[in-house]
Amino acid sequence: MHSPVLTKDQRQALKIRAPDLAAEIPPNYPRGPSALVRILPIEDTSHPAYKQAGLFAARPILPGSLIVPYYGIVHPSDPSTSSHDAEGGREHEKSDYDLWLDRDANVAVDAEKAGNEARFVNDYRGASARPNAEFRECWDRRTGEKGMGVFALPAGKASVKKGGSGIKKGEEILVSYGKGFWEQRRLESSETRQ
Ligand SMILES: C[S@@+](CC[C@H](N)C(=O)[O-])C[C@H]1O[C@@H](n2cnc3c(N)ncnc32)[C@H](O)[C@@H]1O
Repeated sequence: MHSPVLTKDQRQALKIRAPDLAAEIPPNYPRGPSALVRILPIEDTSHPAYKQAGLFAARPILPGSLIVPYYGIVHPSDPSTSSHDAEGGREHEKSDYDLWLDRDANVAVDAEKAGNEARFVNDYRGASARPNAEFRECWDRRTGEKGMGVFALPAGKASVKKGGSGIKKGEEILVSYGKGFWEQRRLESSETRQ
């Protein structure tokens, strides 16, 4: 879903496919809940997201394959200018569900208020030794636009070390949010303590 304040240039930028953008959401990708995953409560008391929810594989998932597209509100993300929402606020700035879609064009996708199962993917830190999946930019063949997806880590020597050997049924799907996410988190919590 596009934010109404996305500019014409930003809409145009989303329609340009970089030659190296190989990952795709296929044109026949089914609508509705995915049969590949389940959203489940985290009941393991040692899990850092205990009492929250997480995303789990409902079937074995092949290395490198699309698990679920990442849906959300596609919005401008330049805090100095156009990130204001229709009411004049900055609703996406503090979201824990916001991912870059096109940094050059200042476009991000935020699943905090509108999204699908992908918004329940947790970070691997404290939950597992390594991630088994990743957020990956892709080309959405249904819309002819850039998109974001959760993909199983690809197979391959380096990738197997990182967890890229496919995902077993029942396993939690875990990505890396990146160090930046947690640094920002620490910064915000130290600011609120002061
Ligand atoms: C995109 S949401 C993931 C879904 C979330 N667990 C839920 O039930 O809505 C991101 C939030 O999940 C929590 N989370 C995810 N991975 C975590 C981890 N490894 N350690 C601590 N909290 C985590 C944090 O609260 C974070 O802000």
